[in-house]
Amino acid sequence: MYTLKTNASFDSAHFLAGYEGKCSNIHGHHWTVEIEVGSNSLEMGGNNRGMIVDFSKLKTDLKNIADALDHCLIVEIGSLKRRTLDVLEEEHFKVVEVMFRPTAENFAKFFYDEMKGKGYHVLKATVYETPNNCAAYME
Ligand SMILES: Nc1nc2c(c(=O)[nH]1)N=C([C@H](O)[C@H](O)COP(=O)(O)OP(=O)(O)OP(=O)(O)O)CN2
Ligand SMILES: [Zn+2]
Repeated sequence: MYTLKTNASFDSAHFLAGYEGKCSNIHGHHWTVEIEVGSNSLEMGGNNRGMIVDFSKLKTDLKNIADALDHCLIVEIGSLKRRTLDVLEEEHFKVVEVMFRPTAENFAKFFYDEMKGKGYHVLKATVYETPNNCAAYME
């Protein structure tokens, strides 16, 4: 099998609801997402001959997903009062609500699923919260 790997980054704040410790408070990360896709065959002709997919397309598709999470406060749905969300929105802060606890593990599955939804045969999605700490999802 041939594989391709690329990455994208986003800078955001989050907190872990129900967490005992400092991560229950709002704090930020420079998140890095690494995605690996695979294929048993390569394009036979045209611009992409000899490629699984053009790196630039793979990178752009991943970047578009990451950009939606960039420079915002990521909030697990139900973990903040409606009143708090309304006030943040009144102040024009970008808040992105997600259906999951915003851990590196859950983000790894999120990126895996999003890229799969774009038609990629995703082998592995890895999300780094710090250069030393990462979580991965694969099937
Ligand atoms: N398995 C996981 N554990 C933790 C996650 C996670 O996503 N998956 N996330 C957190 C917090 O988001 C936290 O920001 C991580 O903090 P920490 O491990 O303390 O890392 P730091 O580099 O910020 O702290 P140092 O004090 O510099 O080590 C917690 N756990
Ligand atoms: Zn964190």
